[in-house]
Amino acid sequence: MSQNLKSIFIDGEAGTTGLGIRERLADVPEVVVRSIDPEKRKDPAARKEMMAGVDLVVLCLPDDAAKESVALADELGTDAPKIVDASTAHRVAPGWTYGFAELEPGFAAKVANANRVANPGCYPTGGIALLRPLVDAGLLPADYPITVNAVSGYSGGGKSMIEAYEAGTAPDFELYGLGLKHKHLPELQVYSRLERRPIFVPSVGNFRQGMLVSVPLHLDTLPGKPKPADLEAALAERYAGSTYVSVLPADPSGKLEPEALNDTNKLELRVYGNADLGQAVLVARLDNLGKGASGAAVQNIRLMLGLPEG
Ligand SMILES: NC(=O)C1=CN([C@@H]2O[C@H](COP(=O)(O)OP(=O)(O)OC[C@H]3O[C@@H](n4cnc5c(N)ncnc54)[C@H](OP(=O)(O)O)[C@@H]3O)[C@@H](O)[C@H]2O)C=CC1
Ligand SMILES: CC(=O)N[C@@H](CCC(=O)OP(=O)(O)O)C(=O)O
Repeated sequence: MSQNLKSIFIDGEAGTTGLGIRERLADVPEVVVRSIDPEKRKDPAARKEMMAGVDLVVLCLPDDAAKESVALADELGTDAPKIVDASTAHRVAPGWTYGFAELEPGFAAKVANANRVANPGCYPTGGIALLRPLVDAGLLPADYPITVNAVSGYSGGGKSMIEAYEAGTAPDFELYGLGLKHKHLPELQVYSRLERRPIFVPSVGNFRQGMLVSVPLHLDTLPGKPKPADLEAALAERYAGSTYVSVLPADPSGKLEPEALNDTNKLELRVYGNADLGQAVLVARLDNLGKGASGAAVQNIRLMLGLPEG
């Protein structure tokens, strides 16, 4: 068995995402994680040497450092390992495969065959999962003016935001990204197949992890004036048989909290609506550190290394 183990180097192992991936990989018996001497973790020569000796490297770094790591891997030519990049650097870049296995039918096979996979952002994971099937089904025109609202736990902001919340110096709740240029907009637009740039309003609250992403819709402005049940049926058809994505009935309480899926790789989708009023709100719930980050990364790693689903 041991000679068949796949080896992985997590570049940025001590960060929020890196630690999450490391913890999840501890439950994957087919892999061994090779760690760099902590004092050399930012030394390009030491990182390149680590990359040369493994099957796959996971980049859990700020964007600039992730680009530097890819350049180091490029120098290895045909000896370069497969790469999963958790940063924003390559999500809409040519030559990279977007690591959302549920993006469209057959997409898991594309991830499995890719050498370079960009792990999705947490908010786009929820937004794309809701929007892409409706665009593909013709229920949402590609040029429809979409607004995406979302709330995340503070771990989404990495070490510095975690420190600020845990020191009690951050507000209990705030909107941000109000310059309308959040870094997740390009991937949200491209992989939802929207022709018009969506408006995206993220927010962060005083809870560690968990996320809700919601999209309000005026159904009378859509072609064929669909009912909420039509939207739910299109989502259910897309994700039938999916291990991690489920389409659930709207909660009759009309409420939904963000933390129920913490420490899982699950993504739940619901359509709240009122057919008489012609209005609906699509809602995705996920763990920003799970299906929104480390969980998705490990799902991609399993696919790329030919390992069974977790
Ligand atoms: N937090 C989240 O929910 C998610 C984050 N991401 C992405 O993952 C990446 C990492 O984010 P996150 O884990 O939150 O960030 P953190 O700030 O928690 O961790 C970043 C890690 O990278 C290390 N690092 C920084 N520069 C270098 C370098 N030049 N070479 C080697 N190591 C370096 C840091 O070390 P040190 O602290 O010593 O400087 C730290 O350990 C980002 O691109 C982020 O966008 C993706 C999905 C979700
Ligand atoms: C609360 C918070 O600050 N969240 C982060 C996104 C975290 C995430 O998943 O984005 P990446 O994968 O692109 O890092 C933000 O809005 O920048």
